[in-house]
Amino acid sequence: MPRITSARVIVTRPGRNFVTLKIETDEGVYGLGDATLNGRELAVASYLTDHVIPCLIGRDAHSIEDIWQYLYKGAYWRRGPVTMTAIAAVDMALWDIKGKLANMPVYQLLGGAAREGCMVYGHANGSDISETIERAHEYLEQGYKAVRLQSGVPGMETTYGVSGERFYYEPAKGSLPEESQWSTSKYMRFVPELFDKARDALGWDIHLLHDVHHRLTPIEAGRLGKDLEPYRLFWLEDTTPAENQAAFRLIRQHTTTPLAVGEIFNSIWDAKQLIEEQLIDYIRATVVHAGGITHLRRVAALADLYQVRTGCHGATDLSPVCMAAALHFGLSVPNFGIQEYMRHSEETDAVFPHAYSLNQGLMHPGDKPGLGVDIDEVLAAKYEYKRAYLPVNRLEDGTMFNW
Ligand SMILES: O=C(O)C(=O)C[C@H](O)[C@H](O)CO
Ligand SMILES: [Mg+2]
Repeated sequence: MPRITSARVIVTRPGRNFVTLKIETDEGVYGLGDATLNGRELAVASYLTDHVIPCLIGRDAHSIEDIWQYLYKGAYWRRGPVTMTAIAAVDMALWDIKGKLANMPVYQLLGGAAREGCMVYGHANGSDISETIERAHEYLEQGYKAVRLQSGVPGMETTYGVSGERFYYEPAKGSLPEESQWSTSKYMRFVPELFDKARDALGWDIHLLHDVHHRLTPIEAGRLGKDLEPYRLFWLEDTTPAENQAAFRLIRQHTTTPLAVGEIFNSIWDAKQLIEEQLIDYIRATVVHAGGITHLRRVAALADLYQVRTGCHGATDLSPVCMAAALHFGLSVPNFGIQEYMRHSEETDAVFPHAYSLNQGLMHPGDKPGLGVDIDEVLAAKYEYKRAYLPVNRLEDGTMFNW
């Protein structure tokens, strides 16, 4: 039995902050887990170092399920993003260890490949419609089968998802939260025009997606979904905050545009009603924030009963370790839908060498034993942590709103 001999948290900032858990065993094999919670990184680092790691030493690294239950039930305080991210990091690292000891990539341990690769979507964003479409063309040329479109909205100074960066969007920047402004009416008038022009320019062979980022009320979401129906979106994401799962009944009654929700979910309980009442089409919970591969498989199994497919979150704040875990999960799960892929910077990729690859819009986790990601600790040590907050959002009259 491989015993856990030590575990430690590595915090590094190769372009952006990442928290990584490294678990070592007496068999000389180690595993890595992503523990990054954007804007609240050190809370998870402390949760792991101060409260979880002491309980891991001496345990059988093969007992993934038992350790998961021990950390979840044993904390007494269940769920929540900090707890579930910490548990996820342990879970990923243990799957990594199990794969290395079995000399198999993790997807083989999860049942084997259920498809050739995981379809991913890239991010096309621009300050206006023509720039957004131009960038979408670049994805098409690279063989992507799906692309998310976000464009600057006339009359609004900043818009969620739009940045100067060509291929990724990095919202966690400020040493204090930056303030942005929001106008529902300007946004609602504009989005159908974006997709109208996009379909004209890009045709119908590419899947188009859009993220509302929690900014509408249910009835506004129903209206937007209806207005976008002619453009046949792959999905419309996070139309309204999802604490109230029943609110999606109202949206569902008004539109056939497919709905995706769940990047901020951290357990099956956040999605239970949405899935069981078939109020959504894609569940976006991901490995790092939703309790690891072990818990996400449970979410996917429930979703499969109701024809809800997976569409895991994959922005740059999810480290390459999480990206690899998501791909092993996605390759093996029966109801895979799509995976978000906002590529990392070169600095990030250098700190986290990885086996996953992209080919013609499909990603594969690679066949290295375990997750197939490593960390260059010498390089990681050169990048010091710097506090970085996500923005906050206000309505034009100053009212605090959802970002
Ligand atoms: O990628 C997405 O769909 C997002 O909404 C990105 C989030 O804003 C980001 O990951 C927050 O940390
Ligand atoms: Mg999103």
